[in-house]
Amino acid sequence: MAADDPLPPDRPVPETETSEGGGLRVRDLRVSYGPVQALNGVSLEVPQGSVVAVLGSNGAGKSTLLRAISGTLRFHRGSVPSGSVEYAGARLSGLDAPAVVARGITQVPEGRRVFGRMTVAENLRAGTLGVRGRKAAAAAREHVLELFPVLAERAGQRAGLLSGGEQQMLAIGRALMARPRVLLLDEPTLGLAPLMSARIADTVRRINSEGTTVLLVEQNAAMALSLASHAYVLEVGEVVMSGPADELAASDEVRRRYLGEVDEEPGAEGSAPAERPVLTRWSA
Ligand SMILES: Nc1ncnc2c1ncn2[C@@H]1O[C@H](COP(=O)(O)OP(=O)(O)OP(=O)(O)O)[C@@H](O)[C@H]1O
Repeated sequence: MAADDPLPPDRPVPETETSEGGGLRVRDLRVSYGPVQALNGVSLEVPQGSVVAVLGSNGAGKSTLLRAISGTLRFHRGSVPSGSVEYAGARLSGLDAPAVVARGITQVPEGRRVFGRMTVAENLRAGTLGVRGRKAAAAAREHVLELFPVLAERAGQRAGLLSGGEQQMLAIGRALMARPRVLLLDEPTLGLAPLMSARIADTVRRINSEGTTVLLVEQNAAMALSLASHAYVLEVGEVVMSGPADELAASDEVRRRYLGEVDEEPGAEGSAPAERPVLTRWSA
């Protein structure tokens, strides 16, 4: 993180954390909702300072993965029969959501869940619960309003009256009020117009350039792969592919299944045989 970063992490580092352990690590994670097994042995790594994307179609288990990391699984009656989640070498598994936020990991849930009857300012204030010190909260607020000036303009307005894009900005802004080291983003561009999606993508880039690690779940695979350094593809609760984002973006299967590209007719005149990159298992 740059020395002049406006939002340096200032929370005390637990003794169990070391810089060597860096980043988020999920190992062989299984998650069930009663009889439904949603994740079946998922492992992934999100190095500190990176953007990592998780792709996959509906029901693949992407939101479940984020819930298991953020400690919110219990709100959905989910359980973790086995596997672990660690951040900076310290175990997160078993912690509740406020304890995970206190470790520096905050989730922006799918569907822009802002408090619709509360004002924009009140929503942002809700994001500082658990942040110690008025100065820290004021610095976080200043940073969020600089990222999203429209939230300053609409500070007194009810959040429910904002446009979809503005609500997404508010949801991200509220999460940033907790001054996270790791931001978990669940489908931030879902239902947004292309221009607004591009703005959200720019914001993710900026947040990351300021030192925040990002784990991004997206159905917009093209956008996610343009932002991420590495990506994982989930299918029915399992990682079926992983690798550097540019290699995944070039792979036939990802192009066909997630980027909506159609293969050329084999042997069509003038077409060269497509090269199939080898995707290596990635380990940070
Ligand atoms: N609260 C729940 N109770 C029971 N089953 C659930 C619950 N939440 C998710 N599931 C199931 O777990 C599996 C994974 O769902 P999940 O929402 O994690 O997938 P996803 O990849 O995020 O999909 P989407 O993009 O549609 O949200 C699916 O089979 C889903 O039906």
